[in-house]
Amino acid sequence: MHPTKITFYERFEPIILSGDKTITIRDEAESHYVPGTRVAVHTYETDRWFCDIEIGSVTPIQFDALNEEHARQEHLSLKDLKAVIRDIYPELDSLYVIEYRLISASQAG
Ligand SMILES: CC(=O)Nc1ccn([C@H]2C[C@H](O)[C@@H](CO)O2)c(=O)n1
Repeated sequence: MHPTKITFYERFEPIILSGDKTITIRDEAESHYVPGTRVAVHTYETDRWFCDIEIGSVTPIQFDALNEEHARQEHLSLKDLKAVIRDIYPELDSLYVIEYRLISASQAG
């Protein structure tokens, strides 16, 4: 069964809902999303649903290969993106870029 839920840190909710953040970078454990499927997005902190996304693609990437295009898709500077990734995954070099598009959001979001 493919995964149908993903969590994001609450601080990223506004930028996800704006449609400006179109990728997330995760470890192997969270790499099993299937392109074309709908996934419910919840906050990591309180498990509150705030939107649904459709998965576009899942692509392996090495930390050192992260570039300005990934940063643009994350709506961060490359320096900040690398810092966020290193904060979440301190020792991990093998990562996955999950591309998505917003398909529906909560009224309150
Ligand atoms: C539990 C967990 O790992 N949750 C995550 C992981 C990543 N993100 C965000 C942070 C960055 O914008 C990208 C890159 O990983 O995805 C997150 O919100 N929650």
